[in-house]
Amino acid sequence: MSEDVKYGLAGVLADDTAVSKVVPETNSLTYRGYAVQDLAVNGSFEETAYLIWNGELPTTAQLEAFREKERSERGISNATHDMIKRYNKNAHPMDMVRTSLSFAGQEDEQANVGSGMTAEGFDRQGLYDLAVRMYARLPEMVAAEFRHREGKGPIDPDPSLTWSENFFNMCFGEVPAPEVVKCFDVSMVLYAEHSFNASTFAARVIASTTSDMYSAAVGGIGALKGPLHGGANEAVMHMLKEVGEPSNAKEWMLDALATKKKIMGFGHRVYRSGDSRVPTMTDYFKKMVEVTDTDEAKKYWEMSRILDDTMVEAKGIYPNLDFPAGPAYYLMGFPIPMFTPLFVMSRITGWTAHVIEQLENNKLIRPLSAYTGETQREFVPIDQRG
Ligand SMILES: CC(=O)SCCNC(=O)CCNC(=O)[C@H](O)C(C)(C)COP(=O)(O)OP(=O)(O)OC[C@H]1O[C@@H](n2cnc3c(N)ncnc32)[C@H](O)[C@@H]1OP(=O)(O)O
Ligand SMILES: O=C([O-])CC(=O)C(=O)O
Repeated sequence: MSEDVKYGLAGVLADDTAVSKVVPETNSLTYRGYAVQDLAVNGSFEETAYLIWNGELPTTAQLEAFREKERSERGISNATHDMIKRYNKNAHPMDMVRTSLSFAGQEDEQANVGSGMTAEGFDRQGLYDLAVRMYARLPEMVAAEFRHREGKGPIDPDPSLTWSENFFNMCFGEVPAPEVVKCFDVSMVLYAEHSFNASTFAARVIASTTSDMYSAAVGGIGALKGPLHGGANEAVMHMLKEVGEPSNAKEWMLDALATKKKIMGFGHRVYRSGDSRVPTMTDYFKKMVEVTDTDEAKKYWEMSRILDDTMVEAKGIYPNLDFPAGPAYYLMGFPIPMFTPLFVMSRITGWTAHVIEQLENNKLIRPLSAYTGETQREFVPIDQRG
């Protein structure tokens, strides 16, 4: 270990950003200056996506035009559908969506626009168009992959439906109650952006070589998959299933802590006394429990309260957004391995906004490392090595 190294880049200021601000001291998170809780409860994911890319909330006319643009970009190619039909049904859905987005990138003749790989160089409008295209098409990829795993054919996007409604319809062939759609939409707002988290930083590193936006987003998907990051929303649900009953919850947590287990859905690199998004998502998880109104749903709610209280009391470590989001998605009817792809559908907004920001004022990201290997030595010909 070297004293000069900031392991995991913890505490390192790597660049400027105007997209979002995380203030751990006050547990606050703003997107372009607006509190994320206000956007989630009083706004919509469509307005939030517009805000993240354009820097301002839309007027009614601007939102209408933005919705039109998104709806006109819906529709993945027949070649993508054919490829999805050939996916291994046992593959993780994150591997599927990573492959589908990468495939879409090689089909898209505009894929290299704006990054610096074309003669025009930085092109904000071109990059924005690509970002909206990915936001419009990722839900269809995720839904078609889900239906493929279920042995069912895809459902076409419906231009009369909002982004969130359309996603439910493409998955299940119907739009659920407005309370369920709202809960999902809230989760999309909360997941959209979070400064220099690992997947966004990965996307920015890729963009900094002036590679294309699809490559940056595919890299983001790879980074998000891990359970230390986005994959935790799935791990939380597996944990709740393992705990099984509220009466087991306290003992399960204390045993897990005694054996130094990492508890999924708890802890955060930046927040030390709670994640700004958790109270809002917990309220909506509770609403899902009320809407579902089953013993199973109530059981997950009770267990999650006990696990949260026990962890905070025993370790002073608080839940992160994945803790309430995982069970909320479960109650919406999504299978567990689909939870992180849902995160992708939202975070595409943040990743692409950061790619645009990176490229607008680009400096290749290339840090240094402290070498800890062998000192320089003589090459020994192979017949003399013993
Ligand atoms: C949307 C998101 O991506 S949010 C993050 C989702 N990820 C998770 O929920 C996975 C579980 N959590 C974790 O693994 C970590 O808290 C991370 C990766 C999120 C943050 O990690 P870091 O900032 O590197 O913190 P680090 O792992 O050093 O933790 C500091 C201390 O708290 C403990 N700790 C932190 N999180 C947890 C946890 N979830 N369970 C048990 N102990 C924990 C560590 O063991 C460490 O203790 P020590 O000082 O006695 O060794
Ligand atoms: O900021 C982080 O490190 C992880 C996180 O919460 C996110 O990406 O939403």
